[in-house]
Amino acid sequence: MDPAPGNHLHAVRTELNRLEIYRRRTYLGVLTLTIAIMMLSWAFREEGDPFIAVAYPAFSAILALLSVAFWRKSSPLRTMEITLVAAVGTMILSRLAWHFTFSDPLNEHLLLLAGGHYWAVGILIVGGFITLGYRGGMIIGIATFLFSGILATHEVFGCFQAAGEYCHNWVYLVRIHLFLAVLLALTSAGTLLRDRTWSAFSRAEALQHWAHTDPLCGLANRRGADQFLSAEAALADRYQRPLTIILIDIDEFKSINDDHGHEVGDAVICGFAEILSNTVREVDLAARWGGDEFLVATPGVDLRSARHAAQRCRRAIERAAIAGVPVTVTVGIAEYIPGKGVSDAICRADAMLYQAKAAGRNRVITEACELT
Ligand SMILES: Nc1nc2c(ncn2[C@@H]2O[C@H](COP(=O)(O)OP(=O)(O)OP(=O)(O)O)[C@@H](O)[C@H]2O)c(=O)[nH]1
Repeated sequence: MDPAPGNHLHAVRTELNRLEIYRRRTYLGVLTLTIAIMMLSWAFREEGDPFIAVAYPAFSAILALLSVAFWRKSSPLRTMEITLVAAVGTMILSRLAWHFTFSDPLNEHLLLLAGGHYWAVGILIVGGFITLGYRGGMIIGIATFLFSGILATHEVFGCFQAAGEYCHNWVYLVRIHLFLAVLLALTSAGTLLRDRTWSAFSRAEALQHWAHTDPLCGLANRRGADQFLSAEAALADRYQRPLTIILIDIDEFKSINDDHGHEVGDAVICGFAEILSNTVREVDLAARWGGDEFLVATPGVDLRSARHAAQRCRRAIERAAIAGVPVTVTVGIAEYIPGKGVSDAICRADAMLYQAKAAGRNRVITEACELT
């Protein structure tokens, strides 16, 4: 069953926190693996490759520091992701540039371009989209593609000028850049789809939340309460478990408005709603039923326990002096009778509330007995 509308936002936040923990763990795993691969490459490096000898341990140290930051949550996830992409990008592109600047024979340049380093360039393109979303991914992807293209073009021109026997290798470079272009197009399209789906989903969630929430006090509104009550009534019918309806009305609320002004009246409603939502359990519903009247539904709780809870709430309000105004409430309680419909229980709770008002307010009346 859906969470109570008042708890809806809380449920979304919990889910987002869970996803953030999952993402941080994924980054930790990827970083650990990358450090292990780099240290293996370093241990088995060829002689005379100062780049690997110096840059790999230095870069591994940077990744280790990043891992600690991911672990300790010392920065927001987004900042960490941008730092990670920047660090990996710098490393990959500087290694590529190193080959072109310092490797000796021409064919070696071409073979290196056609070889393993395009894995790294591909990873940088895909990683940019995964971590930075569509816009960031496009910037990283296009910049990487252009950088690689410029290096390759420079190499092909050099090859033609030298008119050497390896000129036919330009075909490799064209093929590889076509592959990178396809990768860029597919990943950007996939990311755009993901981002749009996510934003539509978030908008639907927000709409659902606001449609079922009172804009003033943040509790469920009548629509939210109706949804919760019909689901709970179905469960009560099926499993014969109790469901109690508590109606609460702020006493002489009109006088509060008249004496202190509407703004204070609004603050009283908000303060009361806060106390109410702190008093009820997670599985209960607390809703603004209309004006200065509130409804609490307590699934799995019988009349007696509900009456105790209502008394606790009434006393808490009495002690609180919300917005500097002494406030009291009157409460009527009735139990749902399976098969009779929720509106029947609400009508009976309302009748109890009416009786309690007539008896002098600031009290709780249930169908069975009266307590002050
Ligand atoms: N400030 C403020 N006032 C509201 C809001 N909604 C309803 N009211 C006012 O609440 C008052 C409710 O008055 P009544 O229904 O007479 O209830 P009461 O004064 O509490 O009287 P009893 O219930 O008999 O104790 C009306 O004057 C409404 O205008 C709101 O959102 N903010």
